[in-house]
Amino acid sequence: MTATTARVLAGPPAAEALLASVAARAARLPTPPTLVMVRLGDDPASVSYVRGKDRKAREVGLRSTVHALPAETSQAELLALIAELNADESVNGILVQLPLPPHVNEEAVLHAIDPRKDVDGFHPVNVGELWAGRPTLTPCTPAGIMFLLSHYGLPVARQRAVIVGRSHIVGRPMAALLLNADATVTVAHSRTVDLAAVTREADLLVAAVGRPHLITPDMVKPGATVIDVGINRVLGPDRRAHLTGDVHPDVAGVAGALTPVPGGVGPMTIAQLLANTVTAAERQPTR
Ligand SMILES: NC(=O)C1=CN([C@@H]2O[C@H](COP(=O)(O)OP(=O)(O)OC[C@H]3O[C@@H](n4cnc5c(N)ncnc54)[C@H](OP(=O)(O)O)[C@@H]3O)[C@@H](O)[C@H]2O)C=CC1
Ligand SMILES: Nc1nc(=O)c2c([nH]1)NC[C@@H]1CN(c3ccc(C(=O)N[C@@H](CCC(=O)O)C(=O)O)cc3)C=[N+]21
Repeated sequence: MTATTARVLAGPPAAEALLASVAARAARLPTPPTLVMVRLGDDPASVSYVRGKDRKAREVGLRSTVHALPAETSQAELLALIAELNADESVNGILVQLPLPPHVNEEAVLHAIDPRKDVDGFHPVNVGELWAGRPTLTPCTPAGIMFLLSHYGLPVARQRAVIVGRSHIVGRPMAALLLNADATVTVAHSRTVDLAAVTREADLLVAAVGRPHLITPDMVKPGATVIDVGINRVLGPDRRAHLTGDVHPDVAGVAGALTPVPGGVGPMTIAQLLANTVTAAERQPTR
């Protein structure tokens, strides 16, 4: 018996390729593109993600500032800071790290960011442009996945794509990007009937759920490309916390190609955020 094993779609080499073009584009601008990140409270995952983005930004020649505000910061105070950043011509990109504490209305905050500085692509104007087939600033995780697919030469046009998850930050924009790239797209979610029958149809399967190992080998068409977006913190047999995806490791025996967790989609998300910051800077008038 010959057990096959899926090609590993490593994130870091694809992210480095994207970052090289980010650095080259940044160097052509009269002033370094400037990213401002805002986070409330000190959730360890948020602290570590923002730190990672800040470090990479500097590595590729961007300016980056982090506003670390107390968890008790009021919505009015946060909106006042966003208004200031919107008006500041030296700021090209604004990112407010999610999730926000319960007393802050996420929608109100995301709607307040100037769409031209919305490097997350979460503002309704940018969401609308994406679904109209005129993408401007597009959400970092799905846009990073599109870059990864093209970096590894994997086809999208004419492919049957299934996305599991319909969040505003991953599932929905992923569907729009794949549709714009001529895939035939299905979006599954927690109310989908017979999820396995749906996912087995996929040439390209994207799992963005947040449930460890939800996608098992019986749910995958042999040879399919599987993109694992999930980042789940679980206790290992050694009782230490480690990261695992939404895709069961045995899927490697069925899939044609598979992204690892960690070291798959995560690094693409960060690289794409910096690409969006440069795009925003290129489109903004210089003083
Ligand atoms: N690598 C990266 O860069 C990033 C990773 N992530 C990770 O990706 C995962 C998803 O994140 P996010 O999209 O924000 O999560 P959300 O919790 O916002 O969305 C999860 C989606 O999964 C669906 N779902 C839940 N359970 C099931 C189930 N049993 N069967 C089918 N669908 C189900 C939900 O359905 P319904 O809508 O019906 O509730 C929902 O649409 C998380 O692990 C997160 O940490 C997120 C962002 C970036
Ligand atoms: N406004 C906003 N924009 C976001 O893009 C955003 C957000 N809020 N809130 C949270 C999610 C999650 N997210 C990740 C970024 C990098 C990794 C990443 O680098 N992951 C590494 C591992 C990191 C680790 O070890 O914890 C990897 O997968 O290899 C993961 C997840 C961005 N998000």
